[in-house]
Amino acid sequence: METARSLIFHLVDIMNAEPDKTFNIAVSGGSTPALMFDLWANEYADITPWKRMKLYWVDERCVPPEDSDSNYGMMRSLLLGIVPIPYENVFRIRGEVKPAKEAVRYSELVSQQVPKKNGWPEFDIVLLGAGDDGHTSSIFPGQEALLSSDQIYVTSTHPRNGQKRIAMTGFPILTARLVIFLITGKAKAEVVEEICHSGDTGPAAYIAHHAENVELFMDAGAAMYVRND
Ligand SMILES: O=C1O[C@H](COP(=O)(O)O)[C@@H](O)[C@H](O)[C@H]1O
Repeated sequence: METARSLIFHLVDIMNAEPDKTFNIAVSGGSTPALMFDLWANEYADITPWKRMKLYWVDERCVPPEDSDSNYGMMRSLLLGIVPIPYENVFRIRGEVKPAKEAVRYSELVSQQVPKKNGWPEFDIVLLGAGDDGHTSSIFPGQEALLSSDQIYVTSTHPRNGQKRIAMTGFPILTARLVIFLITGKAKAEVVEEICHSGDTGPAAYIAHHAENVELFMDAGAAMYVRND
């Protein structure tokens, strides 16, 4: 809870530091940010400049928004349906349509909406999670080739359950002004250990090591193997 709270304050501070700017922010899904979205809607809606936020997704599971697996659906029910963010500032990935077509459509949309740096969209903030297998976005260990794709979004497949995904690739993540990982719980301690102390052992570690500007928000459980050396 305190990790989520700190991250909300941090995001609000970042936006307050540039009061005339609208921020292009790409968010992740999964279970970790759910607590943060809930807290944001219930305790910090009043201090947040919603009208200066444009929201995009890092990745989506290829299911309709009503499905409990939908990253957009989760954020809509916990946050977006409650706070006064303009409808036209929310750019969801359509998990219910053909994945390959949607990856192309969403890449074009992002390409038009987000200013470019070195030919890639430069998000102001990319908020990432990490799976206990070391995946980030929806790029799983063994799918590292997707990190160097020349597309902004690609389709991927969950290696255990075969679920189709749409995933932001490596270059747009690495190009972001700020990449923030939110990682909580002991189950993620080994992934955090790899991020902090190993080589590029998986997609999350690769991004953490190569992004221009990276921050890690972790709780004590996730940070249990982090050393000060
Ligand atoms: O499947 C996904 O997994 C990661 C991590 O999710 P979590 O449930 O372990 O917090 C997430 O970052 C990604 O957006 C999501 O689609």
